[in-house]
Amino acid sequence: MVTREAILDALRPVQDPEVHKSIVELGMVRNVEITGDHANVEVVLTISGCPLRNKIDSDVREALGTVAGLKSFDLKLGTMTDEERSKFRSVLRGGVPEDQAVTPALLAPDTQTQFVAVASGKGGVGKSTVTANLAVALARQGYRVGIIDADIYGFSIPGIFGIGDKKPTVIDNLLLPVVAHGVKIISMHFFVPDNRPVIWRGPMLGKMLRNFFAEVHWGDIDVLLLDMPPGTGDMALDIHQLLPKSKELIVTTPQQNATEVAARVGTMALQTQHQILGVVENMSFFEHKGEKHYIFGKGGGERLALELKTELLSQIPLGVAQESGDGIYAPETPQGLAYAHLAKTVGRQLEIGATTGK
Ligand SMILES: Nc1ncnc2c1ncn2[C@@H]1O[C@H](COP(=O)(O)OP(=O)(O)OP(=O)(O)O)[C@@H](O)[C@H]1O
Repeated sequence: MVTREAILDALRPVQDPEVHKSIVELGMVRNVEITGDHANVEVVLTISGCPLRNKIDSDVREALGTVAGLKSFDLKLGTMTDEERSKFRSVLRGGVPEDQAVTPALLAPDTQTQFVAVASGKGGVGKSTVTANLAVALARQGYRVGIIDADIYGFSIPGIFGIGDKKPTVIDNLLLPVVAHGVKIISMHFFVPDNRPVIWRGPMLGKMLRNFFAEVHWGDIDVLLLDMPPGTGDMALDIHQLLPKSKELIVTTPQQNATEVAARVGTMALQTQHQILGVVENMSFFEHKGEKHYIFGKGGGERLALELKTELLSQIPLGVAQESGDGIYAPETPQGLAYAHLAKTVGRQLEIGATTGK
């Protein structure tokens, strides 16, 4: 005899494709009615016109097809009521009711997530490019990775990932990060219409940053990289305060003017007791026919590492990114290989295990 339990058991492995949790656990299976060997099943989606409707529909049908003894079924897809949506959000928040002001899970003292702020002294040295490519390299190695594009005035992460006009899905007040190249991304870009300049200062920045933790469903992630604005401004202070355990990666080019200002950023990290993971020297050389040309000079990254009593972790060669026309280097390019090596080193330093064991 077909039972309601058997049907729910079959549906349990079906996940909401966006939040990657069981539709049963999320309360999306509203109704199961069994008459003999026939069942009427009703599944509800968070919003009407859900773009993933077809995927959920086919996954549910496939799962129902596996229930022993079930000869036929009718599947109805509906839309959640406010109450159902509230339950859905509470499951995402780990069972915490919405009206309780809580520390977002990522900011809790026992958080399993490691934070790495990627900083530079001045703009244009490739800090965002390094953040994006390091994140992708970590994801390729099996880590669960997120990026907060905290470079509030010059947000360039979405462009580097080539995510165009894609915006996060919003389930009432909860945002789902946009996923690209296996990395979860939240950027100020998503909230600013028509590329208008951001004119917030001080307290507003801190508030926005907190919202990126409180109102975003990150799920379980191993590493969250923060693409910082260049220099030692308000945002750097906010991050240091909000994420006392965050570590820092300093990006520079080999030129002296870049390393000098980067040294100030590094000194600020040290003064606020933030561990520096190391220095990444970007645009280090141009390789042609096996010969390295040091277009921007030589030794800047090494000097900076010495000054900050840390290590030079990587020297990324000059080269145009090619993967799908965006700013992500394909794994087999010299830059892709350099990022893979950097990701291994960073993973080791953070003492995190790759989730998929790749
Ligand atoms: N290794 C590299 N080889 C060639 N071009 C690079 C390299 N790294 C970065 N670039 C290019 O340099 C430019 C600046 O890079 P990016 O935006 O990452 O810098 P940034 O330091 O984050 O600057 P800002 O803070 O102003 O956004 C981009 O056009 C990027 O494609």
